[in-house]
Amino acid sequence: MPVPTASLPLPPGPVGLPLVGSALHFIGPLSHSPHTVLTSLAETYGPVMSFRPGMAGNFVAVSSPAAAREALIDNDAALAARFVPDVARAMAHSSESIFFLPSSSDLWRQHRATLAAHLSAARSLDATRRVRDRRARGLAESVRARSGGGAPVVSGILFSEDVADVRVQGGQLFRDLMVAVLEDWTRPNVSDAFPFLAPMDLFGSRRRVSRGLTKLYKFFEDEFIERRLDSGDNRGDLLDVLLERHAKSDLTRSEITKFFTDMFLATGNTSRITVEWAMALLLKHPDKMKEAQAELAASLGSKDFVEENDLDKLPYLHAVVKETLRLQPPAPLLPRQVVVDGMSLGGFSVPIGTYVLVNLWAIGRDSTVWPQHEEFVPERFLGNQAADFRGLDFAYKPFGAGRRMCPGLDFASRLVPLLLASILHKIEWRLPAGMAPEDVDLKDRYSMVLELAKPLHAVPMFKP
Ligand code: HEM
Repeated sequence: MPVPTASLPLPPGPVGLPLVGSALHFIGPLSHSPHTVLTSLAETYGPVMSFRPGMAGNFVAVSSPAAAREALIDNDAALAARFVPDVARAMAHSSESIFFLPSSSDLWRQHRATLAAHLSAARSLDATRRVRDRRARGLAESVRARSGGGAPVVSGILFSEDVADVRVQGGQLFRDLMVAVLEDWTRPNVSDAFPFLAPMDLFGSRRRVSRGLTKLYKFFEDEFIERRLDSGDNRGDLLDVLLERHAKSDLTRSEITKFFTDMFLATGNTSRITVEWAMALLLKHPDKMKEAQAELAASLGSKDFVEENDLDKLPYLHAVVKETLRLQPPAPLLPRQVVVDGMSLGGFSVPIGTYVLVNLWAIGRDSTVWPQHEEFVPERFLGNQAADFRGLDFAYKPFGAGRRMCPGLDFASRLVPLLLASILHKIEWRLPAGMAPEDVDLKDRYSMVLELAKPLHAVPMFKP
């Protein structure tokens, strides 16, 4: 018989100071490392731990595979909402955003259905294969064109427009707008720790994000929606699908614009950063780089460019991507909010309104589950069916789980290995003069995704 949650204790956690709660754990140099702070606190307080950063409300961090399964599957419906940062309220963005709408909302369900049909259905994925192949080829050509000279590159060769499922015109303006919005979006904000200060917007973040979003929305309207409508083209991509729904009055223009803003702000960046992390880890481990490139050479022979239908022949490359996502999941903390009374987790009561953070970073490095947990060992994923993205193993969930699981999983699990392969095939990467593999800096920094703290540099040498 289930124990009534009212009789269960609250999860243990650090004793907070008056007013600031446990906010001091997360300030200064640690403000971009909440995943590591929560991982070390969990060592003291256990895999279901509560804390209160400032006056933002009660939070519970979840850091074990068993507790993650209980949160994401058993309590999937109870955890329907997300934490909404103050900047996401700029231009009422969060009220029409797939990321921030509760999973009970109609618009959220419609967006999810569109993405499932477009990004997961085998027929759609096959139809967009040529687009991904073209993109990968374009990337390989641009890296090869930089062979041997100029500034060392890796960070910056990909931008989110390369990895979302649509192309935009006007590259540089678009990039500048995105960078400006992201800068404020990802900066720690006093309005989140002390919501009663939010109306004053003391750091000015919401005002700046409003200005940035206004320009971004206009950009999408003019360069993207209007252009497509004027051209009369039907490419069958996401934009066309959404415009068809707009024509049937199922979707407003504002909802379309916000949808694409989300796609570019967050989703493209997850794929981009995974490729960058894989490169950083391979440059730090030249033996693994050699292995991945040898597999490419053996499988592709003299073929100039990798295509998606080559990927089946590249198990080691897939293992590199999987191991990268274990060590550096782009979304290390899954933020949810309890929307019902009476929820329990790990034998503790978790009251309505509590924010729950599932710490994928901690789970991916759990030494009780993963041998050599801090080491980069792609081999662990060779022939290991259990560690599948959709599998039952909650020690490995880089795309999340439950009804809010990443809808881009199938798309990204094709695109990321393809992009990585395209910059490894026939290209030797050299570290800048004077730099040894052990000097590659793997420090991370959590903003919207888990970024490399410092840009990664290496020089590509094309080997025809
Ligand atoms: C390596 C690439 C990617 C990784 C690791 C990743 C990971 C994730 C994770 C962990 C979540 C949160 C899931 C949860 O809360 O349980 C998420 C959400 C989401 N992802 Fe991805 N993602 C990637 C690429 C993409 C791509 C390419 C797209 C679309 C083109 C996409 C679209 C989304 C959307 C729309 C959500 C929000 C879903 C919702 O709240 O209902 N992602 N992703």
